[in-house]
Amino acid sequence: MSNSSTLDASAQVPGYASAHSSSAAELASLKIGLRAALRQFPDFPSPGILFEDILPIFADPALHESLIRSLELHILEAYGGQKPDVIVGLEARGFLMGPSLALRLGASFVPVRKQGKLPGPCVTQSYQKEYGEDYFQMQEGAIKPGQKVIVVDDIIATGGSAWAGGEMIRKMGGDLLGFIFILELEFLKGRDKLPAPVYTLLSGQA
Ligand SMILES: O=P(O)(O)OC[C@H]1O[C@H](OP(=O)(O)OP(=O)(O)O)[C@H](O)[C@@H]1O
Ligand SMILES: Nc1ncnc2[nH]cnc12
Repeated sequence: MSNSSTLDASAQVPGYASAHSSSAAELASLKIGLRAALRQFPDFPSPGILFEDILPIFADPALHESLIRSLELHILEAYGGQKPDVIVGLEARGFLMGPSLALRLGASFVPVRKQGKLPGPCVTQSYQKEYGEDYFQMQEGAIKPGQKVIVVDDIIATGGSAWAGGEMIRKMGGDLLGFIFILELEFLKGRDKLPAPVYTLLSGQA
């Protein structure tokens, strides 16, 4: 498998424990700045929805760097040292961090798009989300059987979008290592729908 490698060689060497705790401290400090940047908009895009806006993170290069570094630190520590072959980003906000995270990790980036946007034969999956029904697509063959895949997006609400992405990856024979989000709307219990470990960087609406 291209790009697959193990990272736990560091576990064999003296000093690993202190390296581990220093990355935990780095992660904790990065999260404080990221959390403070988020904005909320009541009743968008429809009444009753409290919309979480992550765009201020990308407006500030230091916060943008903090975000990508935080996600990289998580991936290097999690998944038993397995590195992903592919980062899959969900349209549209998963495209904001997916490609730069993939580049950091030496992984491929593959998009999941809304129906009708991708050329050529596609895999299609319908899904329900917090405010409606939609269809996602991936190009056939975008994931090779056995490739290790991580799905990224900004927010998990009902979990419908991430579930649909996971389904298409499963149909193509991918090995789902996990799902990563900036924020979780915990009260919607979206993570219960997902078939692989879920990591959210920041705590969200409980
Ligand atoms: O867990 P769920 O209930 O599926 O909701 C989460 C999804 O909803 C939002 O995207 P949206 O579909 O609004 O599209 P956009 O990113 O293109 O604006 C968000 O960026 C996630 O992709
Ligand atoms: N409350 C919310 N804020 C931002 N994006 C969302 N996607 C689904 N629910 C959302």
